[in-house]
Order: sequence, then C-alpha cells, then structure tokens
Amino acid sequence: MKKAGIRIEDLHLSFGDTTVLAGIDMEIYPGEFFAFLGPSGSGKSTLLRAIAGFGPRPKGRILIDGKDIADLPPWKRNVGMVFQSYALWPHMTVRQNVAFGLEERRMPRAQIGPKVEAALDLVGLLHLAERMPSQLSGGQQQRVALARTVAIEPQVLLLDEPLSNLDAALRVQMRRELLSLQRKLGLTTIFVTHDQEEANTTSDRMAVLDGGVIQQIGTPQELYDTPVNGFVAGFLGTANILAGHMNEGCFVTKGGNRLAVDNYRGTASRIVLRPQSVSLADEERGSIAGKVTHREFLGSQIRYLVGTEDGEIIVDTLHHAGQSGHAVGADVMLMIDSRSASLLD
Ligand SMILES: Nc1ncnc2c1ncn2[C@@H]1O[C@H](COP(=O)(O)OP(=O)(O)OP(=O)(O)O)[C@@H](O)[C@H]1O
Repeated sequence: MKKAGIRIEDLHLSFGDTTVLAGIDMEIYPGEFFAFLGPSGSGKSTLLRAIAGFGPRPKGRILIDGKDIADLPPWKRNVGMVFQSYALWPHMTVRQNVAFGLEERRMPRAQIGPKVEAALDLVGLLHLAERMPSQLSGGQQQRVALARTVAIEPQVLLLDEPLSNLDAALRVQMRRELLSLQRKLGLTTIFVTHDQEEANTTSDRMAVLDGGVIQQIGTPQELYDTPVNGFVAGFLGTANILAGHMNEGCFVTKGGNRLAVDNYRGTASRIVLRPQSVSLADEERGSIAGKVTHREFLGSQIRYLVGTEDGEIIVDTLHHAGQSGHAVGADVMLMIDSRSASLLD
C-alpha cells in the first residue's frame, strides 16, 4: 500500500470552557514514526483521537494522503488504532480476535485465514493462535492488539500509550519490537506517550505538546540540543536553566559568571546547560564555586546537585568502580562547557 502522509491544519477543540487543542498545525511524512509527547492533560490523546475520528468533531482540517477526513466516521478513515487497554475480546481466541476486524469489513472468508496468519506471524504469535487472551502475558496481549490492527491494513497506525501497562523491562523490549514492526511495514505511525525516553528511542520526529499547543517539532536530537523554550528543555532530559544576559559574546549569569558561547547574536535571558556539560574541576580550572547539596548514585553515573550563586546546578559524572566521589557538604568547583549550550530569549 502507498505510504500516506498526514496534514493537520489549524485544529481547535474544546470541551465546554476548556480548550484542549488550541490551533494545531503539523505535517507527518509518509512512512514516518512520529511521537506526540507531553505531560498528562496536554492534549496528546485528544489529538490522536481526533485523527482516528473519536470524540467531538474539531474545527480545522485533517488530511490523510491529501484527502480531508475530518467529517468521515472512524471506520471510513483507513486508520488502525491500538489502545493502552488492548481492548481484546475476552471470549474469543487470539485468532478470532485478529479475524474480527476483517469479518466486520465483510472480507471473504477464504482471504481472512491467510491474513490473520500473516498478522500473527508478524508479531511472533502464530503458535498461540488458539489461546484465549486471559492465557497470555501483558506483552503477548499487546502483540495481539497490534496484529489485529495491522491485519486490516490501515494506511496509518495510531498508538495511544500502548506500552504503559507493561513492566519496565518489557516496555523496553516492546518498543524495539514496535519500531522493527513499523519499519517492516513502512506504515505511517503516530505514537502517543508521556515518556520522553520512549519517544526518543522510537520516533523519527516528534511534537512536544503542552496546554493543547505544539511547543516544538523535530527529531529527538534537535529537540534535546536546541529546545526553543524552557518547557521543551526541561521536558526532554534534565536541564540546568540559568538566568542572565548576553555581553560581548558571553552569557553573563545572575551570579556574575561569564560563559563563552559560539556564534550567538541574540538577546538571550537564559542558558540551558545539560548535566553532562558541567563537570567538577579543581580550584584553578573551575569557574563556579558551589557546595554539594545532594548526591544520587545512578550506577554508571553519579549525579550531584550543587548549590551555587546561580541556583542549584545538576552535574553528572561518570562513576568508576572503587571511587567514592564527593560527599554531601563538600565544596566543589564547576567547570562549564557552554560553547554548544542553547540560549533562550
Ligand atoms: N470527554 C472529555 N470531556 C471533558 N474534558 C476532557 C474530555 N477528554 C479530555 N478532556 C480534557 O482534555 C485535556 C486533555 O486531555 P488528553 O486526554 O488529550 O490529555 P493527554 O495529554 O493525552 O493526557 P494523558 O497522558 O493523561 O492521557 C485534559 O484536561 C482532559 O481533562
């Protein structure tokens, strides 16, 4: 099947007085794995459901493969959706669950069998076709839900927090499986999640939402390296955001520390420093003095919170076996690599 692109134009939706989508514009390219990332209540699910055709009709346009589908009922949109809850029929076998959508579409029986087998084979569950959903693990149930959705050969796959009922280890495994399935099928896919690691590791590009507004769209790395505002900086990974102003090619922090930055001509009032751009240094080389207020042993790294004149700064250092690092209360000097830092107006 031809890969379909999605275009969303000026989409607005309110529930009573509450604005949930406030003018969404975006384009999702054919064959792309795209994530909607944002905190709880940011409007991700509402946006996904609007694409699927569930919920009230939003204002604006939704185009799939160039056709406006905003007035079509869900079953005429050629999209397949997988829910967080899986929504399998408990009284049907795995095979019957996967066949159900095809039967509903009145596909001839002779074609249904092979399509069901192919879909189950794709998710590695053909050998469990006669089981009931209650006889499957959470991860297996999720695969059945996926098989059922891809069996109908949708143009677009919509995934609403599909991994959130799984334990941490299985989530990591399933997100890899999901990506490899998506790559195999080349299916334009939208994945809703509030988990930045999940979005980072799966998506080609993502949109970060807050308050029903898209804050930024880009690849995971673009969003991490060059966030456009403090919300995106803080939502994608850990960020130290220091206030100050620009002066002669340096960012001067409130605490009076001068941080060199490359090729920046704007009037920034904040600088975003990732924890790995800050290191602990000896007296001569360090530029900011502080005191360790908190330390967290993370295995491969030790994370220090250091109180300074510029507020608390988070520093990640590599942990080497046998070395104890700094204790809470220790006086330390921080060295900052600010050249690639991003600056916010
Ligand atoms: N049917 C509804 N009636 C009234 N308000 C609703 C309805 N559905 C969603 N909302 C509100 O819309 C806002 C966005 O909800 P939505 O489910 O899209 O957020 P989300 O980003 O997907 O959050 P979560 O991760 O918690 O699912 C929330 O404030 C929610 O309370």
